[in-house]
Amino acid sequence: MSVLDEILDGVRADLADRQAAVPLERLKEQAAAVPVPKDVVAALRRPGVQVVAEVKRSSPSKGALAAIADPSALARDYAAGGACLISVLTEQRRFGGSLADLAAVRAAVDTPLLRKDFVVTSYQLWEALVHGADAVLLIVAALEQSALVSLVERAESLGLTPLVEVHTEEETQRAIEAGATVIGVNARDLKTLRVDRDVFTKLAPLIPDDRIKIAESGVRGPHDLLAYAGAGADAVLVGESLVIGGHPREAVADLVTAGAHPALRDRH
Ligand SMILES: O=C(O)c1ccccc1NCC(=O)[C@H](O)[C@H](O)COP(=O)(O)O
Repeated sequence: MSVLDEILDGVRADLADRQAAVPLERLKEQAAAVPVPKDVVAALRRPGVQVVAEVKRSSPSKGALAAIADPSALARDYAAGGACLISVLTEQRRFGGSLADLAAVRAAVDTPLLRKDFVVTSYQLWEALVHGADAVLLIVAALEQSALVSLVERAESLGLTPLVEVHTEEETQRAIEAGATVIGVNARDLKTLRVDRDVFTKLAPLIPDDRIKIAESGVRGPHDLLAYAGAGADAVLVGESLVIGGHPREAVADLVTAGAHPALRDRH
């Protein structure tokens, strides 16, 4: 069984527990009281290469990365450093995240938030909304095309911005056909878990210029942001190097400064 399939099995089991505890109708009632999600597309379209900073405790590839006792404190650092979007992993078994993390970060910062999880059903979109997300990750490899299309449409109808993640040419085509405005190319192979930054270089030219291109994974510092920028990235999504480095605000600020170089600000 692939790593992705293993993760999805756990996600479905945990989802069944939450659905039993909180019926969809109850979530919908709660959603009526939350503010309209923020405009993530506008945040990502600011001049220069934008930084999406991730709250990431552990991962299948590396195991434990950082304890992150207070995700809101980390998120405040990310916001102070200039992140345009904060990604909060909510998958529990392999990434050590939770919806409580998402809600805590929502209460701490005004920066738009991405719920980073393995979404397989619209119930998780309602959860994202209720816990303060403005965007949701949809992984093409985890979804049949009809489910992808329907989740993109449902997310948008709720005001959530779908970030549609791809790893291959075929998945890129599927994301485009599903109508995704924001497409993330993840350099981490979901079978081997190895990071190959050239995957972005290969797939970015296939994505039309009216879509936002996010380079995900493997950013160790400004030099990697600049390399992804050279290959056409509008934004980079960074987790590990921010949580293990010990200075998240400064690390984000260094990336933001690199992404704001005049040559990058004026390129569109
Ligand atoms: O990080 C993993 O090991 C992983 C394994 C399987 C599926 C997804 C995985 N990561 C999710 C991500 O997309 C990354 O957390 C994100 O792109 C940040 O990457 P990095 O900066 O390399 O931590």
